[in-house]
Amino acid sequence: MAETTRRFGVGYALAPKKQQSFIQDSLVNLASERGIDLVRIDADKPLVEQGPFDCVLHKLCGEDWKNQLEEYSAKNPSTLVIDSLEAIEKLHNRISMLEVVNELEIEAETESFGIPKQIVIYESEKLLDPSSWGEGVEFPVIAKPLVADGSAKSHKMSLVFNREGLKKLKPPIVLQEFVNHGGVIFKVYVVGDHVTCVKRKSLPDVSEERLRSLEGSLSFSQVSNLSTHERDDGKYYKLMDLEEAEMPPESFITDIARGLRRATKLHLFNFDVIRDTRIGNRYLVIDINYFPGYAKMPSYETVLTDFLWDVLNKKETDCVIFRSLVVRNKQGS
Ligand SMILES: O=P(O)(O)O[C@@H]1[C@@H](OP(=O)(O)O)[C@H](OP(=O)(O)O)[C@H](O)[C@H](OP(=O)(O)O)[C@H]1OP(=O)(O)O
Ligand SMILES: Nc1ncnc2c1ncn2[C@@H]1O[C@H](COP(=O)(O)OP(=O)(O)O)[C@@H](O)[C@H]1O
Ligand SMILES: [Mg+2]
Ligand SMILES: [Mg+2]
Repeated sequence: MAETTRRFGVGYALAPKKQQSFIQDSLVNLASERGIDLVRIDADKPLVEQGPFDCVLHKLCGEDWKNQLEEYSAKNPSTLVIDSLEAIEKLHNRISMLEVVNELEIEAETESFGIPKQIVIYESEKLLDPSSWGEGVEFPVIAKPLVADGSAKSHKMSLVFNREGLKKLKPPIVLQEFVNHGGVIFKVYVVGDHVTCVKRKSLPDVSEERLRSLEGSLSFSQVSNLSTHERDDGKYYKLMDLEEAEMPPESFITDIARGLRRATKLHLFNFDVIRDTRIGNRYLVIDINYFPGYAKMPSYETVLTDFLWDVLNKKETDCVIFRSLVVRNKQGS
């Protein structure tokens, strides 16, 4: 009789744009060859009526999805949910998102890391009165919406040069010190224990002259995702050549990634890092994103398939050990 190998079902619940970029034939086929079937979850139908799934991957917003997932987990406690709603929610607020960075303890010989100085402002009066902000946050600042829920609105930012630029902002808003970083940002993709760091173009440095200019602020959205044409239209000036930018030390970045993975309890995320040009070997984490655009990561199909294979087979082994312990206990009693 032919031996049947165990196949695993992984349900995915993703917004249409995300589904299009992430669920490519190359990923589906590779996963299938390794015994993993990727199955679309229909968010318009009750989740409990779909599956059963060994694992659920998800990036959807809203109370309805949250309730559906909680109900499904209660009825199917052995299904792995990647990742937990509670852990993801911490990333939906730009203050709680970066709090974990300050909790990390990493030993490095010459490098250091942290986050830029930042405050959250809820009232317009406070916003327009920089003397009430307390110590530390000085112009130029980046004004970021407090909520980071993936909506277009949550990515709309302003680089604010002076008081004049504050007038256009609407609280609740996070004012984060803009740190000159040579126009290059490092994006660190994490998939379980796998870490990949790539460089992308960022906002150019701000000169003293620019700070004194009459223009109060500059609005932008998702700079590192802009096309070359959009970046070169004069608005973002001439940007530096990415090729020349030196990468941060790999082991240092991997340590931060592993630390963040443990502290956030997340398996699938990326974070943006800049190198402070004033100090040189100081790195600042400015953003953490849940389930980012993995299709842009080199060999994403292999990395994701290996990850799923590992978590599913670990789950299977844990179940076998658990079942044999139950049998042994019953025999013993
Ligand atoms: O769409 P992509 O591939 O550009 O991915 C976006 C990410 O780009 P990145 O992988 O960092 O270059 C993007 O990261 P950045 O904003 O560029 O730091 C976000 O993760 C975005 O998700 P959300 O809108 O914050 O929920 C991600 O958008 P979704 O695909 O989740 O809508
Ligand atoms: N503190 C900062 N100093 C310098 N540049 C920054 C800072 N914060 C953000 N940026 C620039 O703005 C971009 C968008 O900010 P980010 O916090 O990553 O928002 P998003 O969630 O929309 O990606 C970054 O990719 C980077 O180019
Ligand atoms: Mg970002
Ligand atoms: Mg982000």
